[in-house]
Amino acid sequence: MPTVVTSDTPSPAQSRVSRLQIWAAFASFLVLAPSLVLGGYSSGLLVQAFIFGTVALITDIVWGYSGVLTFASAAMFGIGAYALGILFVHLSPSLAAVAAALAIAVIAAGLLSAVIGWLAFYSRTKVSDFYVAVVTLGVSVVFEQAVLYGGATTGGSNGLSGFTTFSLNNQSWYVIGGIGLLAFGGTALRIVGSDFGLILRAIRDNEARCRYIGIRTPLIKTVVFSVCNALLAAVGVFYSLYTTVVAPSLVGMTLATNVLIWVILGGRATIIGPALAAILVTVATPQLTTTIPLYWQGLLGLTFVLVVLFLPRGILPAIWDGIKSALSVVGLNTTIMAKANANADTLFETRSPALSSVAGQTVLDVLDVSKRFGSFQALTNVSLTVQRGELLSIVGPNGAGKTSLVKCISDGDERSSGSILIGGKSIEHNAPELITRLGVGRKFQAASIFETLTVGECIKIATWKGEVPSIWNRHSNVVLPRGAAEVAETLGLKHVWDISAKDISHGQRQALELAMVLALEPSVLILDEPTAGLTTHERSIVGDVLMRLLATGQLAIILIEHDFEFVKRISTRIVVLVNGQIVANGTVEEVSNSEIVRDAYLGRSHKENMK
Ligand SMILES: Nc1ncnc2c1ncn2[C@@H]1O[C@H](COP(=O)(O)OP(=O)(O)OP(=O)(O)O)[C@@H](O)[C@H]1O
Repeated sequence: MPTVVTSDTPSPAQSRVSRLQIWAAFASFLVLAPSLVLGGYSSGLLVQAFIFGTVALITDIVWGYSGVLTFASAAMFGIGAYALGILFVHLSPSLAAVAAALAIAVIAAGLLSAVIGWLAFYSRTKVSDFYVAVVTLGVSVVFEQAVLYGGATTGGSNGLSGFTTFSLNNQSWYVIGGIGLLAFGGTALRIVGSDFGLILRAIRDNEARCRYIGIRTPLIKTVVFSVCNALLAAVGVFYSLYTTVVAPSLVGMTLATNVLIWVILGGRATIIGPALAAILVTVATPQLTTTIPLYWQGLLGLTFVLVVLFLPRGILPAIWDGIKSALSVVGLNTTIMAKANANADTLFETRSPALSSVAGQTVLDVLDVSKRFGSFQALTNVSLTVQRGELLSIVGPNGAGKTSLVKCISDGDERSSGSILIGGKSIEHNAPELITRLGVGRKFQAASIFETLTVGECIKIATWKGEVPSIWNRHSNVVLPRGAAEVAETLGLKHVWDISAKDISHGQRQALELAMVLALEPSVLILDEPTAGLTTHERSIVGDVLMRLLATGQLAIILIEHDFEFVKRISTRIVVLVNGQIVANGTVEEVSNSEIVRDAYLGRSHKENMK
């Protein structure tokens, strides 16, 4: 029977909706009301500012939230701007031409981005992080050159200008631009605040951990990159429609770097910050160009350097932090404290395991696996079989190949030869996220968690087991399988549920990663030194939890551990690896008394002491 925890207070999702409505009304007023009083010039300048604000906030989703550093925003924007310009100049200005420009721009930018994303994010080499930055830089340069030397089609260095557009006054364009900014901003805030937004932040924080909880990060990054770039192209169409000017200088490296500067100045991963920074810089530029023509670019550069050095999270987060500190000084920040305390008791539901007990069933076959690093042989023809209900400890001296072996089990690209079956299915050369979905859960030697997420969010993401959650709503309830719930309760995670994972203790970090891996309900649980750095008391709790998990017969545990006493206490079988080969495989008693193990694992000095 699940233990359902309820609360009479409105759910965070409900209070978030009403807060959002208030903010939406306030933002709409702030953006749209000035159209009643502003003159033509100011309205016109603000339309451009709104457009660049939209460009900045879309780029913030790609870079700030998903962690993909892109220099291609300007080029994608330019694809839209030029598509409209070319159709209007060479065909005719009409609604049909706008629709055609939108379709061409969105499809071209989306497809180009999908190809870049596919090449970069699906690459199994370790260069992919740099790859996107370099490739998008290249795309930006190539696009600028292409329109520069595009002849009559693109208008060369002069670009295309002065073409006929719809006859609206600046106030009307202002309202359209303002509504566009609000729509993009509101949608972006809703998405990054949703459960899917959590996934984006998790990918930015620690992509490897995401993959090891089953999240298909290459797919998600490719889709986000492509959709955002397609939207940038659509914004470019609107820009061209309004200004009736497109030129190489607009869509080149200057805009590409300016966008990144706006994002950094305003604050990465805030949406509002980059948009505000873009609006303020765009509005201030004509004035500063007139009053201090020689210095204003330098002033902007200096501001940028100072922000990077002293406010690395950006100006808006710094202001927000300042307000929060001021409120807590005068004792007004009590809602936040109350929320943290309230949540300590109303966190998650616990449910029984999804599977019925099948102890004794083989869940892992390692067949003749070898691993080479160049000419160095780290593993040689390792074979072993593990059943549900078993706790197999892999022990051996440093460099014996223990971590290499568990890497081979959890990542299909790691082994040089041999095969591995999980529940009878070959892992082939699959990526970790697919192997996780076969039932492998891996805890790393150094706790691998999501630093900027709270403890509760880290665990919640793991419970989704790689499925893509809602991109619109955030659900506050977390349903944990019994093992993960037990770790959360016995190792004190409940008390730090709303605390950022970067601020918890070493022991809590280890416990958090363990709870995350258990939330996956793995059939093969790999633990690489799970008790490293834990106190004796914490070790004992972890040992008890593991033994209770084992007793359910649901899973097999593979443990790498240097603490031999801990190993002896909880193992059902021990495998000893030396120089990448299995030298012993038996019960705790058999292995502990084996001469070869004392020699190889405990060392000759130990043997001599025993005499
Ligand atoms: N990327 C790599 N390139 C080259 N050699 C490597 C690499 N990774 C591991 N090795 C080598 O492979 C051997 C096995 O390493 P592995 O990390 O699997 O050992 P281990 O038994 O887990 O050691 P420890 O107990 O110290 O963690 C070691 O000699 C190590 O130096």
